[in-house]
Amino acid sequence: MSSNPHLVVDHVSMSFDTPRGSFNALDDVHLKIAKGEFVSLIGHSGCGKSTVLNVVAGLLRASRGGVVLNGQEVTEPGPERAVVFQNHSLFPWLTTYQNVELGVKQVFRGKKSRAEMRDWIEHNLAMVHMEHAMDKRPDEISGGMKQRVGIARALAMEPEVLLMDEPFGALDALTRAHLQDSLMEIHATLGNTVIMITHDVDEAVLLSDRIVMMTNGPAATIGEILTVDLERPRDRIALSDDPAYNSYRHSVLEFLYEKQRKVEDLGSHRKTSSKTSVSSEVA
Ligand SMILES: Nc1ncnc2c1ncn2[C@@H]1O[C@H](COP(=O)(O)OP(=O)(O)OP(=O)(O)O)[C@@H](O)[C@H]1O
Repeated sequence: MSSNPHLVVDHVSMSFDTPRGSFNALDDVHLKIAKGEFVSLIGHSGCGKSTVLNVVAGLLRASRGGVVLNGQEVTEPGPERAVVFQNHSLFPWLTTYQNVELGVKQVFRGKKSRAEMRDWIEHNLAMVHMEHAMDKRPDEISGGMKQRVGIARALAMEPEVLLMDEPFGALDALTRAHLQDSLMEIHATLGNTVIMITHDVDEAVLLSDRIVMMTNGPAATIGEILTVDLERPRDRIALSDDPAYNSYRHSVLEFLYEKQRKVEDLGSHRKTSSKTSVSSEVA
């Protein structure tokens, strides 16, 4: 990993116009990310994580500050910054293969031959273990499989930066664990820079080089940044007994539930307790 930041979230503030006046969502979010780094954004619901990600994706323009990638200001979406959302976003009338092909054509039209494109699409589907379902349509495959295809489509565009907004949030725990492992393998192989929003403390510690913890909004900003210095490849079973892993986990939980405790958490605790007790998810 290079020590030069290739991606800078440069003093980003964001206000939204609402019927009740201007709403100040983000205040001076500043973050430098090195090439190949895996960064998670974590914070309570509504603090502004998606807004940060959308500014990096070029889907939103910051009210103040901006995002600089390799020295160039981000002003619009681009294929070098692929986004994976929580709910896949596959086209239902296209097969798995054709959904990935869409992204590949966008980036490699005129640069790869037909045969090369076919090989590349198959290679990326194989990377997420979906080569067996190339001719299936989204309604013929499970939620986890759809999410795999969404990830394959993003990876097939060879993005320098992979932006993931709660990519595994809608999946059951077992499927989520499989996809986390695949993502760690892919990241080790390709070395893309990843920014991932998660509500899952274990997921953040397992996957990240750094965990960026955001304060509650309005005017949310970065509260603390935790560097996760655990050797890779990481094994979830071995780590569950590792004191360093548990200490990182504890630091994030402490930030979220003591330092950034939300008053309304007290009222909503009963609603969310089954979720939090299973996997330490943030409400
Ligand atoms: N287009 C918009 N207009 C007005 N307010 C907005 C808009 N987009 C986001 N907000 C507000 O900005 C704040 C941050 O929203 P954002 O979606 O970034 O939070 P989040 O941390 O990603 O939330 P969650 O974890 O629930 O997905 C929220 O209070 C939200 O209501």
